[in-house]
Amino acid sequence: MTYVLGLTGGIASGKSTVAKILSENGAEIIDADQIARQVVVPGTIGLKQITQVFGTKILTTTGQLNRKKLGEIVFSNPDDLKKLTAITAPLIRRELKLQLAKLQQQQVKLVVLMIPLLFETGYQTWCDETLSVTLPLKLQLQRLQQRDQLTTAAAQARIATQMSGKKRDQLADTVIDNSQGIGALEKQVIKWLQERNLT
Ligand SMILES: CC(C)(COP(=O)(O)OP(=O)(O)OC[C@H]1O[C@@H](n2cnc3c(N)ncnc32)[C@H](O)[C@@H]1O)[C@@H](O)C(=O)NCCC(=O)NCCS
Ligand SMILES: Nc1ncnc2c1ncn2[C@@H]1O[C@H](COP(=O)(O)OP(=O)(O)OP(=O)(O)O)[C@@H](O)[C@H]1O
Repeated sequence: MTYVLGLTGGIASGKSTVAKILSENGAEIIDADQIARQVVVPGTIGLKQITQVFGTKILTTTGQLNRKKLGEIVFSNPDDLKKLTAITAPLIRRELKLQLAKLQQQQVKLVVLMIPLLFETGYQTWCDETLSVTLPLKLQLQRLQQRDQLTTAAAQARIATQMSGKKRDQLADTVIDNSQGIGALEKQVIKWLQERNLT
């Protein structure tokens, strides 16, 4: 039986860092952000629909999706973000389902569904357990700005489009704190694996 872990957390909370530790310990990772990229490559229905809604201004000169530009638009306008999510969410869901079924068929011990909007989109029903990676807002802002070179206002706007950390942590079965160093994070993840006999 495959154990399905839903891994979530706010933007720049440390989901990918936790996923890397889990992967190094044998887990298979399905990354919704990566799938979100696959479903909008040139030639896909996803990119066609996005262009119909947002115009060709969101394309690069080579016809790829200009993610930076689209990000600037949708993260400063909730209606636009809704329109984008309405296009991408069903495409992501279909691909996630296929990838999960394949890994379950291979009887992989631990599959991690890494999904930023896990609770917002109802994926908890697919999971045996949900885990939220959390950290204080101030630190989240700092790490986000540092990683993505965003102004404070732009970083705040991105955080504001998502569910609050408090609400996410309340909904999750397990919460992992990422306010300390990578070593402390790793310790918690290994403990989580050991407690479930998943190492
Ligand atoms: C707006 C886009 C083009 C910006 O691309 P960019 O490369 O700059 O960011 P990336 O995709 O790596 O996402 C970074 C983080 O932004 C946050 N984020 C992404 N999409 C959303 C969304 N619809 N609502 C709230 N937060 C989001 C997540 O925390 C994510 O981890 C991109 O995020 C996108 O296509 N989003 C829609 C797809 C989606 O809904 N993804 C979430 C999967 S559950
Ligand atoms: N414990 C830590 N100490 C210091 N920096 C960290 C720690 N954990 C993560 N980081 C850094 O914080 C940033 C965000 O981490 P990460 O990319 O794992 O977050 P994420 O939740 O996957 O982000 P996103 O939602 O945008 O996909 C990265 O630059 C990462 O290197």
